[in-house]
Amino acid sequence: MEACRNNESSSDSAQQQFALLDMLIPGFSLFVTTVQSSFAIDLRLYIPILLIIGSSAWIWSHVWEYIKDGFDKYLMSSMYIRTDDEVFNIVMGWVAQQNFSRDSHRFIPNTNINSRSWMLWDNVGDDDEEDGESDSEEGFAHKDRKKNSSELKYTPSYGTSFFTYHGHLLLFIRTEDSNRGTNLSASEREIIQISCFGRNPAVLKDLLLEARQLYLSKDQSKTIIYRGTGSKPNDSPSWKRCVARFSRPFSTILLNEEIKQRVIDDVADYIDPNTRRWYANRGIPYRRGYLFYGPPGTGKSSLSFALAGFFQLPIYIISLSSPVATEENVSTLFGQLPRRCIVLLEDIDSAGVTHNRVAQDGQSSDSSSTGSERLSLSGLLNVLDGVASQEGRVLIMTTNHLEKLDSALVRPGRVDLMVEFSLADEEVAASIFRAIYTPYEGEVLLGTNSQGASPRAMTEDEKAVAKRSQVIADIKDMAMDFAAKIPQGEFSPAEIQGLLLQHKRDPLAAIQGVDPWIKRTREERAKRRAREAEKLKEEGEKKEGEVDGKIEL
Ligand SMILES: Nc1ncnc2c1ncn2[C@@H]1O[C@H](COP(=O)(O)OP(=O)(O)OP(=O)(O)O)[C@@H](O)[C@H]1O
Repeated sequence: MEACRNNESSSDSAQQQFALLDMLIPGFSLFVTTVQSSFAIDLRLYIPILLIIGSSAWIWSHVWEYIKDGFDKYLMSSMYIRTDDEVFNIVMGWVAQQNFSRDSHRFIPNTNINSRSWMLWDNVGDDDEEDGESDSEEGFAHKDRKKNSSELKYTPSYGTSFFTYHGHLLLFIRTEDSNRGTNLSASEREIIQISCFGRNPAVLKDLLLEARQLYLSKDQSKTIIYRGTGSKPNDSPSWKRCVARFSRPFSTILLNEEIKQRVIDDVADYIDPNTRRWYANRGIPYRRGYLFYGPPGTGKSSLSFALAGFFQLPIYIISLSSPVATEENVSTLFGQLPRRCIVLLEDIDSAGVTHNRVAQDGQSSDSSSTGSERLSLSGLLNVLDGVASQEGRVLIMTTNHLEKLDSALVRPGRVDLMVEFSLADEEVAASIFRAIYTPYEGEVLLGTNSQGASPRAMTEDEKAVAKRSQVIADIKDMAMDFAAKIPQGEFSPAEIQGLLLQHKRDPLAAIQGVDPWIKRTREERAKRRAREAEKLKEEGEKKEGEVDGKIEL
């Protein structure tokens, strides 16, 4: 009887234990019964042991966290890498080159280390910035970039990796911060930490310097391009690095040689340190502005990039026709510029800026009424005359409509040198043709009319040289034929380049294609103009309707 009661009470307490464990580990009782019936093992006997092991592990994990925190805080030095800073690209570029990354058995493969670039470019590669480069040098660069962009790089996956640097044992810790918002990409949620033992972070700073050196050396032959961003609500304006492009040689810019040289000399003189002193001694604001004007696709941006590449200056671009160009954004972006750089203000004939000042002052323009709306002329003048513009930067402004610009904007002191870019004449058309089809060393020669006749048997090398010179001579002749078919001053170099790129391996086809292309392009232009006229008419009628409505009221 007694035994029976004992049995009942022990079975009650087992039931309670099961109920509790079932709550903690769903399906536990089912598992225990299955094991008991299948293997005749009563797991209930092991429950206390399991509980002891579980709670010890739980306590240890907390104690370990505590010890680790203390160790981290008092016995280690660490640097934390922000993924939204360029330093992320600098460090990850270095990490990807280290043996511990290459040998890591848990790794993240990337085709591009620049996490910031992924988020910036929206999967747009370097090459999309500028369509169709004419010169072959850039053609090679294009291929190289394509190759590099698909090159695999490995960085250690989430967790801690150990490595040695200059005889020190260091830790590379990569974690994902899940609290950082789900709208961010995985790479943006990452936290990178590099730590060393001891409280002296010198070795970490050495590592950073080496990484920076490596990063800069990679970009030495490139032009670094930044674009102003901040058009979305809650998006604070900032400069985002978007492309590192191979520097474009001046020889590939088709512009009157004298004018081109004048611009180069002027910029060279301006950025000379002695000139800075000269300005300072005389109390003259140290600034210089250039205005490149002319129809679209005539080389204004190309010359700006070539200048940046030649003088090894990064180039910072804001297009005044883009939504980024609000009064507040432009002034903030100017405040963030580095001391040595080229600032390229594109399309300065954009809406707000072409309203003249009198009109703006009198009727309170769009910008003044809404505070941080589109940049107005007075806003632009303030930025250009502001402190941020007197630090010795090269300011280049571009426009397709010189006639729309207010004289205040182009007066000396704001614009010191104006350069006109024109539609292509015969010489330019021929130059573009030669630039596209002239074979470069190492390129496969395309078939032309050349026969390569020779009085004696030539070696392979001699044959190759002879064939190349013949091809070059043929291309020169063909360039003249091509240019003679292009009407002068009607098409931009960009348009002509576009035509040639349609036949990039067949110069004869390009020449044959000129007449239909001219016809097509003219028709397309006529249609575009008609559409624009229609749109203007509609807008005019709409405005008139609004005015009439107001008068009636
Ligand atoms: N003068 C030129 N010399 C060499 N290439 C040119 C020239 N003009 C145009 N191109 C080619 O045409 C393309 C567009 O040129 P670019 O962007 O410099 O023109 P843009 O005048 O700045 O045009 P937009 O006013 O529309 O900004 C580039 O690929 C460039 O290589």
